[in-house]
Amino acid sequence: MASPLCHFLGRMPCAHRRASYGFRRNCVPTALFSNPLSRIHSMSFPARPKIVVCKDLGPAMPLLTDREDIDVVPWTEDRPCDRAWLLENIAGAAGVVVCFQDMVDRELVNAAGPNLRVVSTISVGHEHIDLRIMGEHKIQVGYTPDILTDAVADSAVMLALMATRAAGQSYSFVKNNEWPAFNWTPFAFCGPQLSTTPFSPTRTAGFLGFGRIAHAVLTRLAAFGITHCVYTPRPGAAHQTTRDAQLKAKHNLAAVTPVDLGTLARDSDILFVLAPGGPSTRHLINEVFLRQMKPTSVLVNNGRGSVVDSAALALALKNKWIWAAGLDVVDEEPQVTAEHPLVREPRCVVLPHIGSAAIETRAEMATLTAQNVLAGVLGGQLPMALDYAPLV
Ligand SMILES: O=CC(=O)O
Repeated sequence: MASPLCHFLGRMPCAHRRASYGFRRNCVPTALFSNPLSRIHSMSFPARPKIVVCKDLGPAMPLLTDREDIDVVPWTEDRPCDRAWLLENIAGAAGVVVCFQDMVDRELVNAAGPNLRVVSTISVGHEHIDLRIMGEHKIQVGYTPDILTDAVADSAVMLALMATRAAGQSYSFVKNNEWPAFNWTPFAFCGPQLSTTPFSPTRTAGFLGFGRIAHAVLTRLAAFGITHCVYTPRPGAAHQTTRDAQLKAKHNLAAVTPVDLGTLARDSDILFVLAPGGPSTRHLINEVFLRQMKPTSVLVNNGRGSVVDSAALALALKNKWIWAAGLDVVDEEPQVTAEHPLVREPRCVVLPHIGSAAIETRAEMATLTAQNVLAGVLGGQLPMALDYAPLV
């Protein structure tokens, strides 16, 4: 019987399934090979390049396994790929498919040896890939931005609503059989309203990380009557005055303002953490930051767990420095048990890193991941390559 996923995919129009990359199933377009540099690369390739696949790409897997000109070595168990297995099997590989759970570091690159040409990650985030080592070895990195923007923005708003309106707490209440004895009172399970009201006519959305996903979140928040937007620009980036004026007009906001970290903490009614992670953003949300936030404010993290100091956030929730938190990512993930201090906080909703987990989006991500690794090992141009030069 076809899986529900295949059923969905079968119903997706082909043009949508192929996104804008112009690939047919099992077919890397010849245009990929038309640039002379690609041909030079392909000349030094082993006859049947090996691709190690750490994540089952579901319906996109045949894009790799149906081909006769490559060897595919998949991790087939239903648990994260064993590091020891990966180190052993990557020897001689030309390409590897990873996710954010698989560290791509010097040890892995050394274990692969000189054939490794491409790392294809099924994620937009690349905190798990050491880009300096990629640069040293001229390894291309494929990733999956854009196609997941809407799904992650949807889930950020879902977390904002869950956190503000005590959805985690009240759902646990029902699951624990406590509803029958519930003495309904007007203020039980209340939280701050996300949308503006005549009594509180202004709302400020704050963004730590103001890229594509943040803009998509802002679009959704406009429907809730958000009035102000503050964000921290990338260090050294020029002020985007025109872009900000356009966003202000488009969403009918009173202001879109670049601010420093302290102002972001003080002004945000709801703070979205959408920074990409890595050493430069590690624990930017710490005790100092959290102590400056409003007691009615809510923090949502859909970016990377490493940006938020979990112990400081648990303290902030316990001491009511902030109202609530909605987290799709946690610094300690996946080692987040029921005993984790944040899971134990009643006003903290924690989801297991599922921001992009919409069937259509994940299917497109899997397809693009397969296309990226294929193009990389066959000497073509990656449909979606990370330009990491400015990041290292
Ligand atoms: O976290 C998920 C991603 O980076 O795509």
